[in-house]
Amino acid sequence: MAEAPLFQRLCIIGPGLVGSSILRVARERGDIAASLVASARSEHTLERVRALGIADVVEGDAARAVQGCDGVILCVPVGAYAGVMAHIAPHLAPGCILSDVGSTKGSVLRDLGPLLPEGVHLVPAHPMAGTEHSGPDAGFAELFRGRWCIVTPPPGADPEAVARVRALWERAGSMIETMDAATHDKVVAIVSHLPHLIAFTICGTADDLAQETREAVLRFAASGFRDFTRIAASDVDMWRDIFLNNREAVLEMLARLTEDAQAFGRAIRWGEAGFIEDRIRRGRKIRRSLIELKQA
Ligand SMILES: NC(=O)c1ccc[n+]([C@@H]2O[C@H](COP(=O)([O-])OP(=O)(O)OC[C@H]3O[C@@H](n4cnc5c(N)ncnc54)[C@H](O)[C@@H]3O)[C@@H](O)[C@H]2O)c1
Ligand SMILES: O=C(O)C(=O)C[C@]1(C(=O)O)C=C[C@@H](O)C=C1
Repeated sequence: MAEAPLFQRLCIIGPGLVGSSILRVARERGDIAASLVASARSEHTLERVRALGIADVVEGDAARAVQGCDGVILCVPVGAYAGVMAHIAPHLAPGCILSDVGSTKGSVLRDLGPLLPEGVHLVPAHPMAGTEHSGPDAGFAELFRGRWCIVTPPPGADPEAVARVRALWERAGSMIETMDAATHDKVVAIVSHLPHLIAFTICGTADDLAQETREAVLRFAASGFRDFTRIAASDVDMWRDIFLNNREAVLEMLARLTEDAQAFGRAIRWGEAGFIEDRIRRGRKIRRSLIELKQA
C-alpha cells in the first residue's frame, strides 16, 4: 500500500530544472505531496508548467502561492532568496516547513533566518544533481535518483521537520547526508564550484587565444576540452549567485589550487618527471574510486 503523502500542499517557487524535477517526481509517486503548487515570475514559465501538467495550482504571485501550504521549497538562484523571502514570509502558515535546493548554504541561513516567522521550520537542502540546462522543460523525474542530497538543518531545528525533508529526498531517490552549512560550503566549493570556475576560465582563455591568433583553435577541441564545455554552458544567473554567495570557501579553494598548479608548472619547468607522474597517478586513482563508488 502506498504511504501517506509527506505534505498536504507543497509549493515549489521557481519551477526550473530542479524545481520542475521535484514536481515531476512528486507527481509520479503520489506519496510526496497530496497537492502541488508552482509559482514563477514569468508568464512563459507559468505557461510551460501548465502545459507540462506537473502542478495542480500554477500561481504568478509567490505570496499567494504559499498560503495554506505545509511545505515550501525555494528553487530560485541563491541571490534571489532575500527578495523572495521578504515577499512570502508574512504569508507562510504556522507549522509550515520552508526548505530550498540552493547550491550555497551559509547564505540561506543569512538571508532567510532573520525573516523566518515564529512557528515556521527552516530545513535547507541541496541535491547534488543537475545538468547544464535550465528551465521547466529541462527537468526530469529521475534527476535525483542515486544522487546525494545534503541537508543542513540549523542548530535547534525541529527534528520532525528535518525527518520530513529527509523523507522527501529519499522518496525522490536520493541518498541523504546531514552536515552544517559551513562544512557544506567548503565541500561544494571543491567538488562543484571550483570545477565550474575552471571550466568557465579555460573556455575564456581558449577564446582569447583564438581571437589573438585569428585561428579556429576551438575547431580542434576533441573530448578533453569538450568535457569542460558541458559544465561551462551552465546558467549565468545561477553561477554568478553561487560564486558571490560562497565567496570565502571558493577563494580558499582557489588559493590552494593556484599553489598546486604552480607547483605542477615548476615541476614541468625543471623536468621533475616523478612529481608529474605522481600527480597523474592521483588523478587516475580518484577517477577509479568514483567509478567504483558508482558501481557499488
Ligand atoms: N542546475 C543545477 O545543476 C543545480 C543543482 C542543484 C541545485 N541547484 C540550485 O537550484 C536552484 C535552481 O536552479 P535551477 O538549475 O533549477 O535553475 P533554473 O534557471 O532552471 O530555474 C530557476 C527558476 O527561478 C526563477 N527565478 C530566477 N530568478 C528569480 C528571481 N529573482 N525571483 C523569482 N524567481 C526567479 C526562474 O524563472 C526559474 O523558474 C539554484 O539555487 C541552484 O543553485 C542547481
Ligand atoms: O552536472 C552538472 O551539470 C552540474 O553542474 C551539477 C552540479 C555539480 O556541480 O555537480 C552543479 C551545481 C549544483 O549545486 C549541484 C550539482
